[in-house]
Amino acid sequence: MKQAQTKQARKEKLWGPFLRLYTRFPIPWVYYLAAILLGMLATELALKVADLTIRVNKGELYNAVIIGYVLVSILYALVVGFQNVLSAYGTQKTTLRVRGVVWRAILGLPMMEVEAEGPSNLISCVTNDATQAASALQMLFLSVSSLYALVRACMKMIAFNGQLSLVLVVSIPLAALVFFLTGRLQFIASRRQYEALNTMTAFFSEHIACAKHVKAQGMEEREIEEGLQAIEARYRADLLNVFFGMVQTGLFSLYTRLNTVLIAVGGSQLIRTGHMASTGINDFTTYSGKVEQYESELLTPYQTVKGTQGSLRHVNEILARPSEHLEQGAPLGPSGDIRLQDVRFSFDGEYPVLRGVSCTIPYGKRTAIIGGNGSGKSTVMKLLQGFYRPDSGTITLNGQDLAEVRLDDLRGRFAYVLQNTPLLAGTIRENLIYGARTAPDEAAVIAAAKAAGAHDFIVRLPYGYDTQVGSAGARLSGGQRQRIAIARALLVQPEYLLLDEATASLDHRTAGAVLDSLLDGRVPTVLYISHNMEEVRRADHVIVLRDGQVEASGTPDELARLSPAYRDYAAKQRLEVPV
Ligand SMILES: Nc1ncnc2c1ncn2[C@@H]1O[C@H](COP(=O)(O)OP(=O)(O)OP(=O)(O)O)[C@@H](O)[C@H]1O
Repeated sequence: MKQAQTKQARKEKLWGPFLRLYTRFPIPWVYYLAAILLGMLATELALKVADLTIRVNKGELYNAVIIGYVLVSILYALVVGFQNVLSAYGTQKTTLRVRGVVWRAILGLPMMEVEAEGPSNLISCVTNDATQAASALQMLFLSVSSLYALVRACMKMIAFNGQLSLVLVVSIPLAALVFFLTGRLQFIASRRQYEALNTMTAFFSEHIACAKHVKAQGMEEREIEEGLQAIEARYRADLLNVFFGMVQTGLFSLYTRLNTVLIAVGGSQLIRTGHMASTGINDFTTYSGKVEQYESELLTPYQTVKGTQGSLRHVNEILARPSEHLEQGAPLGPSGDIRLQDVRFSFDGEYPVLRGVSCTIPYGKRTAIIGGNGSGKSTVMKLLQGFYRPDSGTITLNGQDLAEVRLDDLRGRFAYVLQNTPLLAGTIRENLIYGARTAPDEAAVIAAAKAAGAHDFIVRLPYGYDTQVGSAGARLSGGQRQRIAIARALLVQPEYLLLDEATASLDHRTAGAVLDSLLDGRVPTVLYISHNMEEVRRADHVIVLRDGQVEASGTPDELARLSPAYRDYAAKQRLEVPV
């Protein structure tokens, strides 16, 4: 009983989400329905050709028969060609729409899910898996015309000779076995192929991106070895697919051979007893051949659909996950102090990263967060923007609980610059205005670039602000990319600017100047993480984190007097602090 329920649940898990995928976007019915109708017309024409072939074989070489044969054959070719065009067009439209659905779902995933999945898995959902969904749909529609064709061919065959058709009933169990077995095998093979492709894509995207480090560490040999293992895993999965393909071809060939034998044995008996003309076997085979052809056409969609279920499992899982609701919740009121009250948080539900953090980030002030590596500084910044939710405790902005406010309102108040903020392929100008709520004018763009120390190097480039930055900004130096990222954050005109070691990759001479210009009141509130105590001393308020807890907080002068941890950081950088 329990086993049957599990089986039922497994089936629901495969078919339920698989079919639900097709309810998430408008299916281009017109193309598919037209393709089905043309498929039916093609069947009628093919059967007409079969009739005419039998008449020609009988020696009825009249003009009407020959001309009819030629005309129907040409018409058949045209109809099939047009049917293929329509169904291919429908498939392309479906791919376009599925990709859109998957891309939206990926961008809607909470940050935690995006990090858990990893980029390459998600990339392959949009690039590969969406195509599979479209081809499965095409096959489902085509199977309607294949089924029609099979029924019509069976009718013709039975009408031609019912007794001999009855003989073929014996081979039906074998046909059912071929259908069932090849579907199962295809499902297994496709899932293996999909998993191996994902492993291979993940490996190469990560390691090619790190090629510099691989070379610098002299790890080429080991990486080649591991890459070859990933390639071999895919090779084995492909081989399995080929093997299963051969099993399928073998079984189908066995089935058709069995039919031939049955027709020969049954047919010769009928001829001997005078129930069929001597050319009967040949003529009957014209129709039974059609039946086999349509059976095989019906088998292909079944296999494709089963195979697609294997590779679409991941897409379905992604689509089934709850997405972030940017517009749900209360509108965020005026900006004000941000307060964290006994905030606890862990990424994996086990290891606590924040262990009861309580502190205030005063509005209109400059707050620095300091602490050792892994003490939870960046995690605090991510929690403020609603990338993750605290496991317990509250974060309020001007008294409003962040858990209850609209995410897009909340994120609209912040600009966030990381130590190495990635740029997007495009021009410098496009990168600068990326995310700005209202299109900034040229003067604002230049002012932000100047504040970030970027203007001087930009105007020295041959195309100035219209220079292409390359993929992920690869044509610029790390420091140049970072200055553009800082200018971009300013152009968002945030209420709160979050700088996660944002000036760490700038040269010493300009880092101080850039930070000064960011702290000069351009943005009402600045929260910055820094390991440089010179920079920390410019803050109005400092929070010292240690092992996910607030060790001390206050003005730099207060901390210099009261916090041994703060004095220790300063002493390690040989910085004199007032006592
Ligand atoms: N996406 C993540 N998934 C799982 N654990 C994470 C993730 N991001 C951070 N952590 C863990 O959370 C802890 C705090 O990380 P966090 O980045 O907040 O530290 P930090 O104080 O900013 O450190 P650093 O000064 O090195 O940048 C670390 O132990 C880290 O391993």
